[in-house]
Amino acid sequence: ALKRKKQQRGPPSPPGFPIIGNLHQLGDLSHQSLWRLSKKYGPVMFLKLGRVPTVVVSSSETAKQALKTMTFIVDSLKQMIVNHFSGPRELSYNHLDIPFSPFDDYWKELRRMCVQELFSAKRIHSIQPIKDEEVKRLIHSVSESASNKSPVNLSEKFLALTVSVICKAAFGLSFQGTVLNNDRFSKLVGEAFLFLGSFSASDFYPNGGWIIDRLTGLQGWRERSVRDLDDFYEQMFDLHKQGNKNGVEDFVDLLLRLEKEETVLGYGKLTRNHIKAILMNVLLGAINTSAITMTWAMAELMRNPRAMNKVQTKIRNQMGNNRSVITLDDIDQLHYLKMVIKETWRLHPPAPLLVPREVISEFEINGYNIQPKTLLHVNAWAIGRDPDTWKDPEVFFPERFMDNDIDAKGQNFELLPFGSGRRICPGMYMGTTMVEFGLANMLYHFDWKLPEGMVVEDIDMEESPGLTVGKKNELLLVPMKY
Ligand code: HEM
Repeated sequence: ALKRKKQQRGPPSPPGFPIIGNLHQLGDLSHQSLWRLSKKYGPVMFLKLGRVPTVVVSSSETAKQALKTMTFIVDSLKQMIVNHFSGPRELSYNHLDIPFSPFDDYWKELRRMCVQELFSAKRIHSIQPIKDEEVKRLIHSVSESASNKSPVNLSEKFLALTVSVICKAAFGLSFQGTVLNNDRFSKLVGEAFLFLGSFSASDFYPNGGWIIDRLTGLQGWRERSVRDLDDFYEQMFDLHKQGNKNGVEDFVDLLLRLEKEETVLGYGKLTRNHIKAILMNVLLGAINTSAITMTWAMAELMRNPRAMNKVQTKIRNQMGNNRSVITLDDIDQLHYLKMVIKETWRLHPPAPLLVPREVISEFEINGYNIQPKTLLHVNAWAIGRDPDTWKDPEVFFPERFMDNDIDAKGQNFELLPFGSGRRICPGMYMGTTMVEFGLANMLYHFDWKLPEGMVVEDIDMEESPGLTVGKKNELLLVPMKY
C-alpha cells in the first residue's frame, strides 16, 4: 500500500495563484527562473502555467529518465502552426487542421526526408565550397576592419555567415543582390525568433488572451513578422519556378516537386502552406543557434585570455602559417577548439529548455507520477550548471572535457545542446561543423582585443529572451590581422 501511495505522488510544486498558476514566477528568461526554483523544489517540479500542467526536469539523471525511457511527443511544428499561423488572429496557414496522432506520422516522414535530403553528412560535404566561399567573404570584410583598426560586430557577422550558408544550401539562394539583403533577412529572422519565444497570453488563455496581446502590441508585431516572412517565401518560390541554374535540386525544389506530385505525407497532401511551415521550422532551427554559439564562444574566450591564447596557439601550430581557409577536413584535429565549443554549450545552450514535450502516457520520474497531457520541459541550461554534475560550474574551463568522453550528441545527459531522443536536433552535424568552421577561421586569422577604453570586466554576459537565447548586447571586438 505504501508503494502504491508513493507511485501516485506528484512532483513538488511551488505555490501558485488561481488561474495564472505559476506563470508570474517565470519572467523573461524562464530557464533562469526555473533553475532558481529547482534549487528549492528539486530536479523534478510541477508547475501550472496558466491552465497548462507542466513538469520541469533540471538534472542529468531526471533528464535521462524523461528523454530516454518514456514515449511522448513534442509537436513543435504543430504548435507553431496552431499558435502562430492559424485562427483569425494571424496571417493564416489555417487550413492545417491537424489531428493529433496522424500529425505525428506526418512529422516523422517529413523529418526522415529532411534528414536524408538536407542534413546528411554527404550533403554537408557537398556544401563545403559554399561554406569556404562565405567564410572567405567574412575574412575579407574583417580584414578591412583590421586595417582601419575599427571594431567588428561579431554577433552580426556570425549571423550573416550562417544565414548565407544555410540559405544557399537549403534554398539555393544567394542574398547578394537578390531577394533580400543579408541585413534585412537577419533582422527578419531575429524578429521571428523573438515573437516565437515571446510570452503570448493567448498561448495560455485560448479564450481571450488575444485581447491582452492586442493591448500589449504583441499582436501587430507578430503579424508584421509573419507577413514579411510570408513575402520572402513567395519570392523564393517564384525564383525557384524560374528554374534552377545549376541543375542541382535544393530543399525548396524538392518540396515543390513533392507538392506538384501531390505526395501524400502521413495524413494528407503536402500543400504550399505546409512547405512554408517546414521552411520556417528549418530556418529558425538552423540559423540563430549556430550564430549564437559562435558569439558566446568569442565572449567567453575574451573573458578568459588563457583559454583564448591556448586555442589560438593550438590552431596556428597545427595548421601552419599560410592557410587561406581552415576547411572541414582540418577540423577533426582541433581537439582543444572542440572542448571550447562544448564548454560554451554547457553554459550557453542556445535552446535552454529544448522543445517542450507533451506526455502521452503516465510515467514516473524519481518515483513521482507524471500524468498524460502534461507539458514537459527539460532545462538544459540548469543541467549545465548543476554542481552535482560539474565541478565549479560557473567557471569557463574547457579542460574539464579532457578526462571524460562527454559529447554533445544526445547520449550524455549532462550536456544537451541538441536535445536527445526522438526529437533530437536533426541538424546536429551541420550545426556543429558550422560553429567549428566559423570559429576556427576567426581565431586563426585574427587576434582580438576589446574596443578602446573597455576592460574584460565590461563584457556582459546578459541573455536576451526568446525561443533561443543569445547574448543580449552585441559583441564588438577589434580584430588584428595575425
Ligand atoms: C549549434 C547549432 C544548433 C543547436 C544548438 C540546435 C539545437 C536544437 C535543439 C535543442 C532542438 C530540440 C531538440 C530536443 O528538444 O530534443 C533542435 C531541433 C531542431 N533543429 Fe536544431 N540546433 C542547431 C542547428 C540546427 C541546424 C543547422 C538545423 C538545420 C539545418 C537545425 C534544425 C532543427 C530542426 C528541424 C529541429 C526540430 C526537430 C524535431 O522537432 O523533430 N538545427 N535543435
